Amino acid sequence: MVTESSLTAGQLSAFLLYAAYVTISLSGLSSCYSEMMKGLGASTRLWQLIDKRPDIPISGGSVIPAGQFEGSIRFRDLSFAYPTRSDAPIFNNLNLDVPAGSVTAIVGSSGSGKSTLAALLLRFYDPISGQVLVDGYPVTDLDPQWLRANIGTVSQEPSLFSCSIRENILYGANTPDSISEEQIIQAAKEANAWSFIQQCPQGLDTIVGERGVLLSGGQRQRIAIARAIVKNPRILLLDEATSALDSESESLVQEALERVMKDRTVLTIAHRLSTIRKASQIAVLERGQVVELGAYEALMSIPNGVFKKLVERQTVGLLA
Ligand SMILES: Nc1ncnc2c1ncn2[C@@H]1O[C@H](COP(=O)(O)OP(=O)(O)OP(=O)(O)O)[C@@H](O)[C@H]1O
Repeated sequence: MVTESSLTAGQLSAFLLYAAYVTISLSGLSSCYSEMMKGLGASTRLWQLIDKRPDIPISGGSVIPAGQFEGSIRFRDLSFAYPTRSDAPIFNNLNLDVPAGSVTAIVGSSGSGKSTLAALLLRFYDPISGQVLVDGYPVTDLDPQWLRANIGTVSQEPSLFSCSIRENILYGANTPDSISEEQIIQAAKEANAWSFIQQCPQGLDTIVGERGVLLSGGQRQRIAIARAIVKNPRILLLDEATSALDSESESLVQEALERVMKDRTVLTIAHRLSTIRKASQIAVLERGQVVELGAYEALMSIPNGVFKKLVERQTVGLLA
């Protein structure tokens, strides 16, 4: 067309230039379309996630009025299997009464379901059948937020956060703003933590490091006990760690634990003979049921008893 003079060289170059522009723009449009489709897919999944309702509500339900709350616990005909392992039942018609104000130690070999019992009390899972009752109220009727606010947990491998000792003690308190400096100090004293806190460079404002790495194991446990004292729960769940502390630290922790256990309903996942000996009752878990229940001496007097065998097997003091 250029040779026939129906198209000038300028028009040809302009055409080629514009054709290149159009091609580039069209290819940009197609990648834009594919990005848009990817975004649409991702946002659909996001909405599905946002719309998902948890099986166990986060809040809502009844609460036991403060003056009437005694803190008795009852596991009635409890059957349970984890949703991911429905073929492996953990409890099979388990029954256990924990009177208000008593100390009940849960013992059993590893995997017998001690921690699972605590998880059901905190309503992290619902049983397949049977009930968990607090003061006679099924936990399924109670507000999960209220329930968890009234059950203190002292795990001896506690979760500390990378903030100050003060914030770690106040963590979990129902009304942290209403807790005075004096109350925090009093809780730290009762938890046998005050003397080491005073020696820390910034006292209560000392940062404990990621997961409390700047503190020793025994110090972390005593911070957790101070946390429970500040929270002042009616029911206390004690999950003892198997890890050994040196004897001085151990006795400080034990002494503080005895203070925090006073006048509360205590359910302890027990490994230490010291707590088991003093418990009002010991519940021995085996094959998904409580197979023995009673005080230390009574269980030790059962010939060939499960508890007796557990103690004999682990005479060093660790029961599971
Ligand atoms: N989230 C979970 N999903 C599926 N199975 C679980 C889950 N948690 C625990 N289990 C299983 O349930 C059984 C009971 O576990 P649990 O932790 O209650 O036992 P335990 O008596 O506390 O054990 P240990 O003394 O070793 O701490 C074990 O077989 C365990 O593998």
